[in-house]
Amino acid sequence: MSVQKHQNAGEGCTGACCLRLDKLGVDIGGDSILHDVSFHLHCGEIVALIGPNGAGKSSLFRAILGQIGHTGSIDFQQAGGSRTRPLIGYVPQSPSFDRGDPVSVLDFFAAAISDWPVFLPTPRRLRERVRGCLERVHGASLIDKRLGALSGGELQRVLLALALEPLPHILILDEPLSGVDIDGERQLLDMLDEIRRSYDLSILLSTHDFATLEQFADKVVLLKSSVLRVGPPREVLTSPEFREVFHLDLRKEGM
Ligand SMILES: Nc1ncnc2c1ncn2[C@@H]1O[C@H](COP(=O)(O)OP(=O)(O)OP(=O)(O)O)[C@@H](O)[C@H]1O
Repeated sequence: MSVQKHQNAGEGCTGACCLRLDKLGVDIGGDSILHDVSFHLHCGEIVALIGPNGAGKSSLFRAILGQIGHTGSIDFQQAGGSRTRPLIGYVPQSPSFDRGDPVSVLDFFAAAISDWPVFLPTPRRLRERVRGCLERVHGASLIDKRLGALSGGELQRVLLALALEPLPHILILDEPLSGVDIDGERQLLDMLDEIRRSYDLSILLSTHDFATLEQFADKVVLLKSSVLRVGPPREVLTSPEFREVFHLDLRKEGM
């Protein structure tokens, strides 16, 4: 699938947004989890969603994915102006597999992208398709590994490859950096940058790792039930809202 590129993507809203959230609200069991959540996600942009535990980051993803109901609007506009429902690729928060599980990356992938029965040998054409998907994340060599034997970083790459098939308009990753070591983190961030440049898709991810935000995020959304601050990483990380949410004491830091 080729993704049509927006002409006016970049700072500010020029009317070429991929995804617009306007006054989004989510209630679960009578409790207000999110309210008044508004921000835009542009084509080719990496947006990091940050906030304390329980801020509503995963709930926001679930609302965008259509898994839970919401109030307000989630609007998607393609480069040509059409408003079809976007294709969204999703990488969930660190799923774990039994270390002894005999299922290979090929079996797992083939079952997810085709209806070929897993108990039959995988046809060559399907194997090549899976290899092509894994190549997008430089993971072709993982094809015959057992899922249970993958490292945290390798598993993230396999799940990322799966989320990219078919190529989505928007890629959502729920805490992709948790459980990944420093090298794996660097590789994953480089890969996300390469993916957004190659395919011009928008990436929305949640993270608790603030040290890397300036290196990879175009924009940061600080969430705690509602949006407290949106802006470039440095602006959000030095904002009074950030300090208050994460209980950073200005006096102790001599500022
Ligand atoms: N199915 C549910 N039923 C009841 N409450 C829920 C449900 N899902 C989420 N919540 C509540 O909604 C709030 C937001 O949870 P959510 O998982 O979206 O936060 P989060 O920002 O992703 O947290 P974390 O950083 O810890 O992963 C929490 O108070 C949580 O208990």
